[in-house]
Amino acid sequence: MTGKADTPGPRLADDCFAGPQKLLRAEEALAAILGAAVTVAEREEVPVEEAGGRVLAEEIAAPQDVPAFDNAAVDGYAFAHASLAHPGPTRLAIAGRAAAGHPFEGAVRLGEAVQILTGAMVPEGADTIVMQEDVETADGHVIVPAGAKPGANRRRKGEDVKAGSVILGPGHRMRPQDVGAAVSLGRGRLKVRRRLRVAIFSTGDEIVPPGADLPPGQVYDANRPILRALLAPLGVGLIDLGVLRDERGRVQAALEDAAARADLILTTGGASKGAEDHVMASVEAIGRLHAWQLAIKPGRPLGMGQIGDTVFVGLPGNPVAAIVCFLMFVQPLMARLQGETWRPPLRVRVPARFEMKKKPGRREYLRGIGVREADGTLTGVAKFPRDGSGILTSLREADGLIEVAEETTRIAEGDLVTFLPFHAPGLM
Ligand SMILES: Nc1nc2c(c(=O)[nH]1)N[C@H]1C(S)=C(S)[C@@H](COP(=O)(O)OP(=O)(O)OC[C@H]3O[C@@H](n4cnc5c(N)ncnc54)[C@H](O)[C@@H]3O)O[C@H]1N2
Ligand code: MOO
Repeated sequence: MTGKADTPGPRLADDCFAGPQKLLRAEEALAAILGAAVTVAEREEVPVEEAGGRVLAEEIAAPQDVPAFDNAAVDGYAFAHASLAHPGPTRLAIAGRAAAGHPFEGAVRLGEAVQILTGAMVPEGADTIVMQEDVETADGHVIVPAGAKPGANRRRKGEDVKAGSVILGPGHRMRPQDVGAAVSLGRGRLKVRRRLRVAIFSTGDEIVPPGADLPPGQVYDANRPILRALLAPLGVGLIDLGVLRDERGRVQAALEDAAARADLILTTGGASKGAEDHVMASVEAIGRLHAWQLAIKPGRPLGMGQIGDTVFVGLPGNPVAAIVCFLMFVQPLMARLQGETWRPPLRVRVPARFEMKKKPGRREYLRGIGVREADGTLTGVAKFPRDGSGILTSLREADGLIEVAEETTRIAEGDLVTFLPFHAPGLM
C-alpha cells in the first residue's frame, strides 16, 4: 500500500542545521528548521474512514454539486410559489409525498402541494416549502398561510460545494469535518502521507524507569512518557527504546538502530553546552550535530543534527524546557517532515493579570492560567508564580503559554500580552 518515495535523493541538505554561533533567536531557529527540513513521508492510500488526523497528499475537488439536487430543509409541504393567492391563505390539493430517498414521481402543478420530508428531493414544479407546524390539513388539502417567501426552506443544489471547486489540498491535516466533506464528494479512499516514524529514548545515570524503586539521587524518567503523550495525537509510528544506560557503546548502537528505522530521533537531556554526554558525542561521531543555544527561556540548549537521512533533536533535560521546545520547534519540524502545511499556533492578545520585570534579549514562555468567567469567556491571563524549568507543576496548572518578546523588559497589570492556549477544551 505504501507508495514509492516521491522525494528521491538525499532528504536533508548536508549539515542543514548549521547555524550561527551566537544565541539564536526563536524565529531564526524556527526559520532554520522550516528551511532545512523536507518532506520524507511517502504517499499511501487509506480508506476515507481511516483518514482522520492524517496529512492529505492530494487535492480533493468536487466532481459534482453538493448537495446533488434541491432538497427540503424542513418537514412540510412543497409547492410553486406562483400558486399562492395574494393576500393568502391558499388552499392547495395534496398530490403526493416525497421522502428522503423516495422522490415524488411527476411534477407539482399549480394549485397543488406535495408533502415533503427533510432531505427529500424538491419535486419538479415546486420551489417553496412551508413547515408542517405552520399549516393546517383537511380533506386532502393543505392551507398555506400568507407570507411564504419564494424559495423558502429549499436547500439549493450546489449550495454547500460547487462542482469543480477544490475543497482541500496537500498538506492539510484531516479533521472530522474534512473527512465528512471528502465523503460527501464521493471519495472512498484518500492519498495521505504515511505516518512519521519517531524514535525516542532517555539517558542519564540518574534516570529510573517509571514505577521502579527510586534510590537516593535518582529521578524518574518523566520525559520519555511526556514525549509519548505529546506524540500520541500526531499519530506517529513510535519506536520507544526506553531508558538507556549512560554508556557510549550502547548509546551509539541505539542511535544507529534508531537512525536505520526512524525519520526522527528525539531524546531529552545532555543538551547543554559542554555536557559530558554520550548521546551528543555519538551523534557527532556518526552524523552531524549542532549544539544550538537559543535565546529563549525555558529551553536554551537544543541539539539539532542528522544521522544519514534521519533528523536528530536533543531536547533539554528539564521537563518544562523539553515540552516548550517540542511545541515550538519539534512540531513545526514534524509538520515539514510529513508534508503538512505548518501554521503558527493561535496567538491571542489578552490583558495580563500579573506584573513582571525581565532582562532584554531573550524570549520567555511563561506558564499562563486563563482568567475566565463562569461561561468560559477569557478576560485575562495570570502567570504561574514559579518559573523554574524543572517545575512541571507550572505546566500542569497552565492553560497555555504566555509569550514575552525578546525586547520586553516590563509587563504591567492590564498590558496586553500574547497567550498561546494549549487547546479549546471540548471543541475540535
Ligand atoms: N553551566 C551550565 N549549566 C546549565 C546550562 C548552561 O548553559 N550552562 N543550561 C541550563 C539549562 S537552561 C538547562 S535546560 C539544562 C539542560 O541541560 P541538559 O539538556 O544537558 O539536561 P541534563 O543536564 O541531562 O538534565 C537537566 C535536568 O533534567 C532532568 N532530566 C533529564 N532527563 C530526564 C528525564 N528523562 N526525565 C525527567 N527528568 C530528566 C535531569 O535530572 C536534570 O535535573 O542545563 C542547565 N545547566
Ligand atoms: O533551557 Mo533551561 O530550560 O532554561 O532550564
